[in-house]
Amino acid sequence: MPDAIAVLNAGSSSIKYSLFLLRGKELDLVLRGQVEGLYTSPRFVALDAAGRQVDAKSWGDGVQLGHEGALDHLIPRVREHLGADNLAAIGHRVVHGGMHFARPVRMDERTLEALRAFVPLAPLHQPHNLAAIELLMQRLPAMPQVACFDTGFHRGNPELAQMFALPAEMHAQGVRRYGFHGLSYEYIASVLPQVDARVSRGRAVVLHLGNGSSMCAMADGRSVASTMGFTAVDGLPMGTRCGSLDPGVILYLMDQRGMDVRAIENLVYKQSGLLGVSGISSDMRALLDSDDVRARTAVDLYLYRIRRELGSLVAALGGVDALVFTAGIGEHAPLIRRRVCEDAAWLGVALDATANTRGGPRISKESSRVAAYVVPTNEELMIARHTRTLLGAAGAEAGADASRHAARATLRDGSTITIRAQRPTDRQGMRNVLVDMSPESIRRRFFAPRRSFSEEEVQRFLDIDFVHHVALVAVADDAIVGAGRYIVTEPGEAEVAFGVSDQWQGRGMGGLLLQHLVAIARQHGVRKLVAEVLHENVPMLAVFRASGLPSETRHEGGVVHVTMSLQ
Ligand SMILES: Nc1ncnc2c1ncn2[C@@H]1O[C@H](COP(=O)(O)OP(=O)(O)O)[C@@H](O)[C@H]1O
Ligand SMILES: CC(=O)OP(=O)(O)O
Ligand SMILES: [Mg+2]
Repeated sequence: MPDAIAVLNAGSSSIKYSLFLLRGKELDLVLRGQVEGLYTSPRFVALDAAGRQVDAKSWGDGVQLGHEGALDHLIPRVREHLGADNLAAIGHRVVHGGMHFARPVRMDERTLEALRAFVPLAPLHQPHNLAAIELLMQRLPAMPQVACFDTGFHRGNPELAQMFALPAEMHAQGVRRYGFHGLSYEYIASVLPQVDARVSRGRAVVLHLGNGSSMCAMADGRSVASTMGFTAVDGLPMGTRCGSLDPGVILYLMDQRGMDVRAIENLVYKQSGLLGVSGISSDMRALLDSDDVRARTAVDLYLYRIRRELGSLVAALGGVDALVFTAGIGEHAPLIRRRVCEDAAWLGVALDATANTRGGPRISKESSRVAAYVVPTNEELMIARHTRTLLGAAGAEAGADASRHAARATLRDGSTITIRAQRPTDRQGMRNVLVDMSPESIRRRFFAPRRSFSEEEVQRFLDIDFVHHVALVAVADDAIVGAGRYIVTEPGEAEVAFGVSDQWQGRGMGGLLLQHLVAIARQHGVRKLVAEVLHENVPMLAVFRASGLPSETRHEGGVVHVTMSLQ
């Protein structure tokens, strides 16, 4: 009777869903499907893990099934499919998390209210994402629901990449570049080590080309810049969205054409992009099949904008090792991939035409200086992983006693670790971590080159009362591979520090340890976490930024003092 996790991705005109069974360390997809055309011609289809159709229904043209009707159709079918298995949680894609929701969160009324503030920032997505959550809160009040954010993966972007050149207070208030499709990029980052280990540690531009399209510059598996901004209307032209636009155009339309906010919203979100330019369709398939010159112009503009944005993202990375294509168009339109790669010949991309027609995974020649790949995305699996991790952490928190904290967690590359309270018997394991750390990692952790640690120093790491000194370890294959701790320095304030074995760095372990420490710290009334980090320790600083906690930084000598608020 395994536990199951259902995943919902509620869009403007469709609800996609997946059902996963938790089998040991694995999340097995057992069912997926969608109800599309919710307000035009609703159609339901369900597929099994092998992609075979197992259920279908059409309501007919003109039927307004709506989101509520679709969920009422889905819930009993999911229950029926589950049989004796227990539905443990529902994970959701929520497009906008703003400044403070970087990590997945367990949903409650208050969080729902807070997320409503972002409806105007993602009018095509957010209202539908939240409507599904709200409806399920009413239908299944005891069911844990977890929201996973499209913005989350980009929250660790360098500060400059997040800034508009607007007055500084606006940035502080959250008027900044967020970036979207983060669950898709996070999934790609998690599988890239298997696709090309060198590229996964290097620099890649990932092209998520679907009905919504964006591109992300990734270094060492982390996002450093992307084409979307404050909202998902920025960047590339899309099915019906215009992408980057001179703000002067909007002023002109308001001032000289008398258009109001709703009319402009409708224009830039629903009437522009491929549909607006072609006047024919928002669907790339229809445009590629058409002989109409307007269809050709729309496709040409789409490609021209990709070419320009690619140059910009490569500049942000200071070079590039690979392009990765994903999402509806990226995965299924060889012609678009061919033209993007031809446009990128100046960067050193040499396309393998046969491999491209076949669909990859590698579509560049062996001799190509910059590699190119097709990697199918899987936002739903990413959501299921996050949901499982969060439930694990919540289960551990319920124990209240931090010395009994233990939870399973999934790293960015999909591998599973255990995060648990450090035990007195961990002396040797802790010593092994120190031995495993390179001189550079030791210097970053202890601010000085060290060869050895005395028994007293090791003992200090082990003197933990789980009130004033809380320490967690990350365990993989029975070995301690990372550790994080906080020590209370004055009432309500504690200092945090982390150490991760070299071969486990760059997979998100620091972020997970922090997430668990924050949960414990909050329960113990800690309101402020302080960290001192060497200026050049960019990955550690990125972990703090990506935590989504409101933070302040102060630079002193070569050290950055980071203060994070837990209130
Ligand atoms: N074989 C194909 N050739 C060209 N474009 C395709 C093909 N299959 C799907 N697409 C495009 O992919 C888009 C959908 O991509 P998808 O990533 O599923 O979008 P979203 O999740 O944003 O709705 C469609 O609008 C269509 O234009
Ligand atoms: C954020 C976004 O544009 O999502 P989608 O591609 O699913 O429309
Ligand atoms: Mg999508």
